[in-house]
Amino acid sequence: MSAVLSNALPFDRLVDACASDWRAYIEHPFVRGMGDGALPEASFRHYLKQDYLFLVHFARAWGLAVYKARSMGELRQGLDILKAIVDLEMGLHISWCAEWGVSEDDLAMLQESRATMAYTRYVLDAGASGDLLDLHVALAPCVVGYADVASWLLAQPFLKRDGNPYMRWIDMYADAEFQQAAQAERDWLNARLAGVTPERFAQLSRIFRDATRLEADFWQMGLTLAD
Ligand SMILES: Cc1ncc(CN)c(N)n1
Repeated sequence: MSAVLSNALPFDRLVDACASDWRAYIEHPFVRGMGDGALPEASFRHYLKQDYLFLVHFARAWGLAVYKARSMGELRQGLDILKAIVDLEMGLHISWCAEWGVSEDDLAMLQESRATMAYTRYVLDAGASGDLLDLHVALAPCVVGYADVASWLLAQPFLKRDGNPYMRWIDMYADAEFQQAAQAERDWLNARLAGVTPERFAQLSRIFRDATRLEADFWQMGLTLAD
């Protein structure tokens, strides 16, 4: 490992260990299509619908974090995030779907795509068979990744602001509240990963890489309308 890598913060080392997969996720053609506004609306609608199912399992994963908690602080952290997903994020998502012509009845009858199933069940299994750190590492591409996607898009010369139907999506994840939540997760991971052995770090790197690749598959599912 290079001196630069070994001096980096642990979360950055997780990213560096799967740099090409992380880039493929953050800079995916689906993401670029949101940035320049050229993403077909059918792809975004398909993504939005599957993301509703994703959020259901994402909430379950934070429920699992509550179960895996070993202290009051961890218990409260899991509970607060679970409540924010159920009370705020899912409600917002439902009203957003309505604006895109997808009703709550449509959402209730949705068939889960294979990409949604693979990603969400992977995260839940990583948490169920491991400890709280395994679960957080499996969730990190989701929590931190969308903040990075939004920041990356805002820095791109091809970003189209006016008349871009996806600008609201980008602004939502670029928003200070979401960026702060992502930073809090980075900080938590940096603190927890600081003390792990190289063997444990390698094990966690594999989980992080798998979850990153499954996030990229989720974009691809939206792009290709895969079921
Ligand atoms: C697939 C996916 N990954 C991440 C996020 C951000 N919570 C999301 N809504 N959907």
